Amino acid sequence: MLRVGLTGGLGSGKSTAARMFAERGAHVLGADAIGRELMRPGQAVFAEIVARFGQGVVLASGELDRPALARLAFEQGGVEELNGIVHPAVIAQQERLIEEIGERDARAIVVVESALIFETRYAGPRGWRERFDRMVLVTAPESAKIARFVERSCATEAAKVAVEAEARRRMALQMPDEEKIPFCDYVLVNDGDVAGLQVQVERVWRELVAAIPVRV
Ligand SMILES: CC(C)(COP(=O)(O)OP(=O)(O)OC[C@H]1O[C@@H](n2cnc3c(N)ncnc32)[C@H](O)[C@@H]1O)[C@@H](O)C(=O)NCCC(=O)NCCS
Ligand SMILES: Nc1ncnc2c1ncn2[C@@H]1O[C@H](COP(=O)(O)OP(=O)(O)OP(=O)(O)O)[C@@H](O)[C@H]1O
Repeated sequence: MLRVGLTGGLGSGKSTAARMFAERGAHVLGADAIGRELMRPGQAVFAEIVARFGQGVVLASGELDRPALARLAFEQGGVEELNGIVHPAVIAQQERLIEEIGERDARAIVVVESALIFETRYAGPRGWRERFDRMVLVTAPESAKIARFVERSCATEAAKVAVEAEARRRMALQMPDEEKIPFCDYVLVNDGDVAGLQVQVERVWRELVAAIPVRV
């Protein structure tokens, strides 16, 4: 098995790259998706979040009010506490899933897609170095990252300014690309069209396949 970390700042295009790796046969574990699953009512993470942030983060439907939680996290200084609740559970779940995949398929390539692989303080003493055999970074100019985040939010013209401010608040919590590059084996430069990203993913995929450890 080969364990690959796929990271990149907000709006860089890492989910898009992850889908391309999945199309080629990778087992993709998306941190955002796992996080959402663990934040559903009935889960321990949900209970911890409500205990810490209050009933104001729960919708009438009983689901988590993500925009309300985002305000408490990113505008009112609660992000470290939220990370402390969510990250250990997400990482533990990723590790369980990686192990399961490895047991089923010794030649699997597992791609863990997350914005915060280098930033999180909850990945054990050796951090990402312990967790991944290869690291792939998706980069894009800041203006493109923000534009993509705003576009994906489907905000109205009037709301776009607020969404852009939200993007900047989240980006300020993420390491700049220049600091991540030295830690990465591959860099996908997503500054053009999706076809350009596809070409780079194909090249990296071939190298990852060649890097799968030979069973002894
Ligand atoms: C605050 C929450 C509920 C807001 O949800 P929302 O649907 O608006 O955003 P979503 O989770 O889809 O994240 C979108 C992007 O925001 C950025 N972002 C999210 N959380 C963080 C964080 N703690 N620090 C920096 N950037 C973040 C990432 O680039 C992420 O891909 C949610 O982001 C959250 O619970 N964040 C804390 C846990 C976390 O780190 N999640 C991301 C990986 S598990
Ligand atoms: N090269 C590109 N050209 C145009 N649009 C793109 C390109 N790459 C990605 N996008 C679009 O930009 C948006 C953000 O991309 P994506 O969701 O892959 O980013 P991400 O890094 O996973 O973001 P986040 O950390 O915010 O979840 C999506 O709507 C995606 O379709």
